[in-house]
Amino acid sequence: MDMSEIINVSNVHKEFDGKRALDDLSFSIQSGETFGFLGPSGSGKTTTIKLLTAQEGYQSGSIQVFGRAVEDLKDPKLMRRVGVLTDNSGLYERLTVNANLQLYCQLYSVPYKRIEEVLHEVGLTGEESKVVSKLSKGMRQRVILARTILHKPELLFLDEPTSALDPVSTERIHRILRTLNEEGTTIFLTTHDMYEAERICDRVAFLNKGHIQLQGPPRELRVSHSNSSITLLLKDGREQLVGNDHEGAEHIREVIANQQLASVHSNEPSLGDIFARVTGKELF
Ligand SMILES: Nc1ncnc2c1ncn2[C@@H]1O[C@H](COP(=O)(O)OP(=O)(O)OP(=O)(O)O)[C@@H](O)[C@H]1O
Repeated sequence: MDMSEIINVSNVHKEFDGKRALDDLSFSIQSGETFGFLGPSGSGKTTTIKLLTAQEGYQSGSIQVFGRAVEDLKDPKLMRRVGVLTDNSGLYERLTVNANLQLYCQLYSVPYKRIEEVLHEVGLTGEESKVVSKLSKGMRQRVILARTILHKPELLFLDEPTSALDPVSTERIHRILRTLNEEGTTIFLTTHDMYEAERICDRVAFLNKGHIQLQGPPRELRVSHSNSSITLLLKDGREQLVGNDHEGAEHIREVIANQQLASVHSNEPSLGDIFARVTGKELF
């Protein structure tokens, strides 16, 4: 196994009461990567996180995290290297931000002075004495994120970290995640937001009915699924579609020579288009 490989999943099958949830799942994640798991509701994203954090077993295949069998994460010493944010990462509503974080400091034996630092990281400096029930949804999610990274985990699992957040809060979370990633944190996240995947993931996998149908860096996927057409916008407002070939080049040359060209766009599909094409499904 490659030294820099943090997660390795090989041919994993998972069933619930005889019903298949994950089918021949294989992928690996390198240290320092942000890896996005994309799929519609029920495709197996949450189940995958549960398997990768040893909260659920599986029928066959193998999973290694930090080069060890995933079951070893039951050892708190190893689990300390991991941070998990899921749907049911609740907060104590009637306690302050500070009190909520103090409880986790106690749980993880982290000194209270880390709270100020982590609040700064998530852009909540000065909000520590607010009661959680008075916070906006976006702020609350940032408190949950603060709690998730309180013990400085090197590997983060985030289950739909921005679902149901407004665009400004989503952007804030993205910025925080990018900074964490630049500082060396490896991130595994699930999402059904293609835009999110394109913005923050180094690589993505498309999950459909428990099976990975395609994986790779977003940019490469878009280029390899491009239909190679180019759109020209002319100064008179007309749009023209030309091929990415000799004939197209001749046409573009002519348009430029005649000083008619306003702009050029290559027509790469979005990740959403590619997902729909390979799975025959929309993400929602
Ligand atoms: N504890 C369980 N018992 C039985 N079936 C389960 C259990 N957990 C998940 N499943 C089933 O496994 C499949 C995958 O569910 P999972 O929650 O992983 O999907 P998901 O991609 O995370 O969906 P969502 O985006 O809605 O959270 C679904 O068919 C679900 O009904």
